Amino acid sequence: ACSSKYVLSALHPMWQGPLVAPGGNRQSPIDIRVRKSVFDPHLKPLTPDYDPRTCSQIWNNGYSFLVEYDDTTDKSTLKGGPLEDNFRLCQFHFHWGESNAWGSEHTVDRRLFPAELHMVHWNSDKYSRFEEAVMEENGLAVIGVFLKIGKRHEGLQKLVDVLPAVRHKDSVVEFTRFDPACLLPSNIDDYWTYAGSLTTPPLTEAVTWIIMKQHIEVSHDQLAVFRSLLFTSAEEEVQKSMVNNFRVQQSLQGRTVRSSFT
Ligand SMILES: COc1cccc(CN2CCc3cc(OS(N)(=O)=O)c(OC)cc3C2)c1
Ligand SMILES: [Zn+2]
Repeated sequence: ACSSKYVLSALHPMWQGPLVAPGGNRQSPIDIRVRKSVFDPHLKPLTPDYDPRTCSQIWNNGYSFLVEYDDTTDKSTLKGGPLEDNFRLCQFHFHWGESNAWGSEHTVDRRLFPAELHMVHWNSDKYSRFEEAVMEENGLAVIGVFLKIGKRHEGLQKLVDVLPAVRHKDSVVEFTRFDPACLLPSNIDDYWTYAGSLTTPPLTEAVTWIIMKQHIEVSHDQLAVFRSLLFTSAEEEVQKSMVNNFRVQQSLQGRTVRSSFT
């Protein structure tokens, strides 16, 4: 798995923490200006190949809840798209708002979504573990999917049902046989891609971002359960609702956002 609770808890609360990484010129998230994105005909279709049996646990790391995958073998992988190498899925998580009016980290022509899914992968052709890849340029690939409020997402419900068990920071529960592919939109051929960073500590500029054009739908009630989570651990006197766990947007600084579609 690719978690390291000691690294992150030392930096809490990050939302008041580093707004821009020192010397960062490829920080995330950003606003995707559709008309400024450049169609790249060489971008290939994305080929995720996930094995639900590698799903291991879900935990509240004090910023979001992470669904972690066993990344000790090449069982759940991502290839193609803008990627030259093979990448291994290590975890997925979400960012959301306190209201349905905002919550996503990326925006499309300033349009905000109530939430955003991130599927985090690391380059297993070049590195032997996540901790190594996280410090390297293009060591990581993160798929971003926007969430909209609409019909209930049947695949997501298994995850929603277990969230009360990880209500407090640092709580962990076993979570198995979850196929992350069920959270991808039906069309994964249309995406934007750009060179960026993690949006939570260590904020390293290691990420090839792949943002899906098509969103997925979840119900209002499903998203409400996300908001029942807490930033704080069970011992803390003042409990803080886990909402608005998104980073402020960063400047593009001359970067080009490519699109796989016209
Ligand atoms: C050297 O720093 C680390 C080494 C190993 C694991 C970690 C934990 N970290 C990895 C990256 C990451 C990235 C996360 O968000 S994001 N938007 O993909 O940057 C995140 O959101 C809750 C959590 C984590 C967990 C940090
Ligand atoms: Zn994220």
